Amino acid sequence: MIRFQLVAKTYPRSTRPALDDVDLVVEPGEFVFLVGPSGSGKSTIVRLALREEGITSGELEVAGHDLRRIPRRRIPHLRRQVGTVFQDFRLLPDKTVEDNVAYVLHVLGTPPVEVRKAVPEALETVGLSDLARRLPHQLSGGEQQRVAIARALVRRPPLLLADEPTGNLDPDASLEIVRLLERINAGGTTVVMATHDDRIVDALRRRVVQLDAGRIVRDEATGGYLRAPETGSPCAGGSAVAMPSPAPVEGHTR
Ligand SMILES: Nc1ncnc2c1ncn2[C@@H]1O[C@H](COP(=O)(O)OP(=O)(O)OP(=O)(O)O)[C@@H](O)[C@H]1O
Repeated sequence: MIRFQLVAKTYPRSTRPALDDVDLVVEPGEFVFLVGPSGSGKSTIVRLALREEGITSGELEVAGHDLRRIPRRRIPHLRRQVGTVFQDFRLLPDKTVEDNVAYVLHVLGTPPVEVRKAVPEALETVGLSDLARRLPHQLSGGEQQRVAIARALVRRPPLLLADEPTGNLDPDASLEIVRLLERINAGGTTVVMATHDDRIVDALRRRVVQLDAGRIVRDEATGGYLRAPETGSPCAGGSAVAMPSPAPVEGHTR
């Protein structure tokens, strides 16, 4: 689904690479946390995968597209296959919940009959059917993020990239969001989530890819947020939160 091969990225007018020799393969159906200190390169991985930025060297393939050679006119096609969720929700403030979710379908010229089916399904998936007529400012932060997730899913992308999706949420709302992402993943969608949220990473015990200064320094199948370098044991600060196994989300299996 995602294949970084010896990828380096140096931003214009920057002296040090934001990513250096990154080798990362994410298989279809995986759930992967990207962790690491601020500035370690997590968002750069997301931006490169969306072809918002080009790589400086190496090879990068996302959802079957070779991003080193992708023609400009194919980039919208790539982005339609990749749902995105960000810390700041990025909702249209003057549109209702359902119109926020429908908007992208309208822009793509989706027939109205399909929009009328897809939007309620996406809202049902995120548990917001009852709030479809509200405006974003009438929702809690967690609810706004669920709208953003519904919007990301409404085109049924095989891959979901979430960059700090819980960064603006309190711990309970954060856990709800990540449980939702787990259920979406259990339905077959590949999920990559960049996060600082040690509590969630420690609770879920999913694959953890840790970056430091643009390099991958750890890639563990079922890791916690951080490990002390000398001992290899988990650092203090991660809490054990019981997390039930997710039930798959209907309709998002492929
Ligand atoms: N547009 C840009 N131009 C120049 N340098 C950039 C640009 N964007 C990011 N960088 C640099 O690239 C490095 C990686 O940044 P990136 O945003 O990927 O880190 P991050 O791990 O996502 O950080 P955070 O957790 O704070 O969001 C940092 O040194 C940052 O200053």
